[in-house]
Amino acid sequence: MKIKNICCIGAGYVGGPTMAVIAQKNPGIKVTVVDLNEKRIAAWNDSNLDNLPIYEPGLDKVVGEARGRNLFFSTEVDKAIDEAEMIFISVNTPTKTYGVGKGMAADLKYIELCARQIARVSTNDKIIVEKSTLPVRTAQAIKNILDNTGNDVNFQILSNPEFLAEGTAVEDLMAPDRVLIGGEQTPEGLEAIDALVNVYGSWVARENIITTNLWSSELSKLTANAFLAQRVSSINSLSELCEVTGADVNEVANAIGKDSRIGPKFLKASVGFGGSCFQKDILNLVYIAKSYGLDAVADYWEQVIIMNDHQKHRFAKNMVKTLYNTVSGKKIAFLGWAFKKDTNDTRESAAIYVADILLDEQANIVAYDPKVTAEQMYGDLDYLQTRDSSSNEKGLTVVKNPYEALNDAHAIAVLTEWDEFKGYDWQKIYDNMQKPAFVFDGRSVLDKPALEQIGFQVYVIGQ
Ligand SMILES: NC(=O)c1ccc[n+]([C@@H]2O[C@H](COP(=O)([O-])OP(=O)(O)OC[C@H]3O[C@@H](n4cnc5c(N)ncnc54)[C@H](O)[C@@H]3O)[C@@H](O)[C@H]2O)c1
Ligand SMILES: O=c1ccn([C@@H]2O[C@H](COP(=O)(O)OP(=O)(O)O[C@H]3O[C@H](CO)[C@@H](O)[C@H](O)[C@H]3O)[C@@H](O)[C@H]2O)c(=O)[nH]1
Repeated sequence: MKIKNICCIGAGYVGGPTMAVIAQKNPGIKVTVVDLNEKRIAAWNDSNLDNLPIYEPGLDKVVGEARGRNLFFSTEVDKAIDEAEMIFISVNTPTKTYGVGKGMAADLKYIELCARQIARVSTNDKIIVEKSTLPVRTAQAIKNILDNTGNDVNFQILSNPEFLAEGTAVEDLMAPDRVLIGGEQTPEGLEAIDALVNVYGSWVARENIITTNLWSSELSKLTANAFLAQRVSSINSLSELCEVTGADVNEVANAIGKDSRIGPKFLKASVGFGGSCFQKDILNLVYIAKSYGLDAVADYWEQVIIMNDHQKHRFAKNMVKTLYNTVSGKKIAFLGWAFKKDTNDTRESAAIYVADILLDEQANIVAYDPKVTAEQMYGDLDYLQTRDSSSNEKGLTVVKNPYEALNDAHAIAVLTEWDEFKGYDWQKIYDNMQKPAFVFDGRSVLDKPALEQIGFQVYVIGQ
């Protein structure tokens, strides 16, 4: 089956870039990305490509090429659903904040709303593709909703989890390690799988497209994130041991990473992993294991989150301890707020939690991030509900020039590994800081010996 018309519900970090690449690589397929959020859709349609709602290197070029040709962004959800033969669901699936499973389970209300809307609007057979990250067996729930509408439309459900990482989304989409497609192992299911294989086949080699049953595909996504996050927590746990023993975590990571069975990637010790996925997906995995009574499995994976929380706290507490046990009234410069470089996304960023602890200690934080807005930073702190908005505004100042943050500061905390930090005039920064001038490098990006040579007192995670 050759697909001619695709709709994607959800124009976020996944829906936007993924559909832009699918459209660019398949000029013969009309791709419409829809969202309820009018502001987001307007930004996707902005004639100035610098104003796209998501910052990803290379995304402006892809959108610029396909938009208006065969890629469209719209708020007309019903129309796009009706016209499409294949519908990707790419809406958010955050951790539940209420009721049963609060703080652990994935909140599937947006998924269910999409399924009900598709069921209501559809007049011809469709392939529904789960692009969002979902608990294993969600396809069954979607199928139940779709099959009970009484309008004789046939739906095939596929699971096609997305593995892109933010900051490298376009690169990851252009050359994925693999594309995973799960579907029912029936003739109709296999035909639907084949239709989606053809969409990716325009640019992904067939041997890199893995096809499985639905449940393996759904569970593989949670498993991949759990394994990746586990590596970060593993190296972070050892960073603490390095600090007390004189070992250097970067040297340890390099030494073990040379073992081809371990490999070098995802062994960078840090102030803690952030992002919208790792914590949410592991909590979801823990919840699923618990719901099947598999407590040992649940406890095993929960430890990855416990270690990550420990790392963020330990970093902030170490700052306070080093600054003579008080940061009250002291200016602390934050370099970086995003959860990693090359993205404007701040979801679950370690910077938010470090700031929260330091604000409790009455620090005056002045933050600079090349891509994150002040509005976003205040929103992140308010979301924690630790204190009221006016207290957050009093404790945190956001600046557009890094030197404004650094001048007169007692200490600097590096919380995102933006490349530009390396090229700053560190002698000038030192000259304009309070003495002793402390640097807490939570990303191991700065040149420690050079900074020490200037006169800084430098703390680096795991050294
Ligand atoms: N962000 C990532 O790097 C990443 C990578 C892989 C997988 N995922 C998964 O992909 C999914 C989406 O993540 P995201 O980061 O793109 O989320 P997001 O919040 O950036 O985007 C989701 C969009 O869906 C829209 N939406 C919600 N309900 C809707 C409805 N009923 N109709 C129309 N639009 C609706 C929202 O307005 C929002 O714009 C999640 O399940 C996530 O776990 C994310
Ligand atoms: O060695 C490392 C690698 C990563 N991190 C941190 O881990 C977090 C997550 O980084 P990364 O995985 O690169 O970004 P995400 O965009 O969250 O991507 C992850 O989550 C996505 C959403 O599910 C998946 O699609 C991707 O495959 C998976 O890498 C960030 O805070 C990083 O700074 C480290 O601290 N050390």
